[in-house]
Amino acid sequence: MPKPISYLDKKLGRYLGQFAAAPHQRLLQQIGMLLSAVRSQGHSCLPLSVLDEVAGAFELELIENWREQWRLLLDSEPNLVGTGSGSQPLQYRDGKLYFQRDDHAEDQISKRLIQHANGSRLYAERDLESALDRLFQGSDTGTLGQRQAALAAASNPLAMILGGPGTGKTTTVVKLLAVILEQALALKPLYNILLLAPTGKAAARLGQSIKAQRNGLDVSEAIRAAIPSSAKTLHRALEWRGGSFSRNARNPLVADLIVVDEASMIDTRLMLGLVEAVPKHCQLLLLGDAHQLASVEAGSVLSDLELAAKDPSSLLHSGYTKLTHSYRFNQDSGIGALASAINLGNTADIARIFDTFSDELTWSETLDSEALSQPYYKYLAAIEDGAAPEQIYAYYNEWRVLCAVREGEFGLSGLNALIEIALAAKFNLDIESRFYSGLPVMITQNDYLQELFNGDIGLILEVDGELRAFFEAEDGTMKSLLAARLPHVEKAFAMTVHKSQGSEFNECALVLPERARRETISRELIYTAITRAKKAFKLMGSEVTLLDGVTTSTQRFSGLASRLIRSEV
Ligand SMILES: Nc1ncnc2c1ncn2[C@@H]1O[C@H](COP(=O)(O)OP(=O)(O)OP(=O)(O)O)[C@@H](O)[C@H]1O
Repeated sequence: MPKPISYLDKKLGRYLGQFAAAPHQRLLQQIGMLLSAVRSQGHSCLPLSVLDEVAGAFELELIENWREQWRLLLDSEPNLVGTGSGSQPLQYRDGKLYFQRDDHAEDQISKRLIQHANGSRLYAERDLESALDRLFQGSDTGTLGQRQAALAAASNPLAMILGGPGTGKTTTVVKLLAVILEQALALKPLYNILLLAPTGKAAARLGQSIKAQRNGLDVSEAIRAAIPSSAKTLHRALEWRGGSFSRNARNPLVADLIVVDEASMIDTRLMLGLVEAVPKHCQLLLLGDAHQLASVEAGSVLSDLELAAKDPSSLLHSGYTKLTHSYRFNQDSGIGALASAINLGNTADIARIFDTFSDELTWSETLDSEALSQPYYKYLAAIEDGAAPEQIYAYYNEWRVLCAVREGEFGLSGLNALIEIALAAKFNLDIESRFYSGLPVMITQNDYLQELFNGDIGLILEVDGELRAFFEAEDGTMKSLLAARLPHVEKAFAMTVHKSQGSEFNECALVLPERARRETISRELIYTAITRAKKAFKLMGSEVTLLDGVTTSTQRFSGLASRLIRSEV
């Protein structure tokens, strides 16, 4: 379905066009509009090899002979269009057109990562072997892969351990931290490890998993105590001050090793902030699953990095490992089988997988408010019984309804209203009020003073006659504030798949819209939704929408992977 060019994109195109000489104005306007339009869809640049298709998708008729005109424009407008790394508003390199900021960001990210990857190897393999043998016992393929990943990550200044849910990324990292600490603390008394994630929820999960897993390690008490178990959000660690980060190349982070989880959620700007603030001597380890949805903002950083790292000639190659054996979803798991069929775009097997694993997977073509709301009964009953906030929070996290779009009956607001009404028929919920006991809310705007970040989830509970919002802090404890002091929030019985990244639930449902624009439902979105569920998954949506989504794989235009492969130190 064609998408109209927005008012803002048109305005930007016209603005750029006016600076060109008369014969080039129209083309610059058109190309500027299209660049702005693809940028707002998450692309970092516009390859001119696909300009005809992109113009068609936006129903824009390009001027005749645009290729020839473009060549003339490049020759005669050097103040408007640079050839990469310049200060002109547009940069054209390798056949791709960028806004200056995006070109600069890709340039800096690739240069800094390559410089980092080329840093000195910190530990020799032979020094690591005995610790790895002790910590990675077992000769199954999964464990051997994890041992290999730990070895690669310990010996490279820039490393990536990627893999789907339950492949043991966290398990590997806990052991890796122990191995590195054993080496590092033998050389110097203090070694700083920073654990980071893009969202508060993902940071809390990382901290909790590390805390749980470090107890079982065969290491000394001193090493166990030195393994950190609290993680921060990237924004908090980089000290975001409404417009820029206080941590940067002049004021870098204080760390010897930085581990970043859920790296698929990192957009280009955030990655630039991170790489600028990583000190030269510090090891950087990225964890994530590149098959998940790309970041909300522009860029596809993790999949670009993975694409580059897979190339044996790339400097990123030696630090990269992909874990493929899932300990959570084995061959007999419906969620595992469905997720891998979706990943491969294998539409023929989907219906059979739902039939085979009918205890774990259900699919209804119609919206069922009872099925969406009933799993919240336990959570609301716990509130009525006066249970502790931690317990209530745990029940709330057992179930979630996910949606692909924000608007309409099948979108965020429609589903939240549907579930709310169904729950109010069973429980005493004051759903006419802005806040009421039992309402889950999601923060939609960062509030630095109150340390609340976009995507954080709070539960409104009544305490001594006051409505308070309870949040899980990054260290796993609960913190609360008066509901009236909350910044912008939205209801969170249902949430978008984008916002669910970094979270997991025992069970979840994905509601697909009746008819969707192709770019809103993608293979990555469906895969991300399914892999949020640990035990059972419900799909609500038509076969047409599902199959259309599974066959649409989102590829974002970017030049980062090729810059990383070709980059010279
Ligand atoms: N080598 C192994 N042998 C046995 N069990 C393992 C192994 N590695 C991981 N597991 C178990 O598999 C489960 C998932 O591991 P882990 O949490 O490390 O995976 P993950 O990749 O970090 O998952 P997610 O991305 O969902 O957080 C855990 O219960 C863990 O104990």
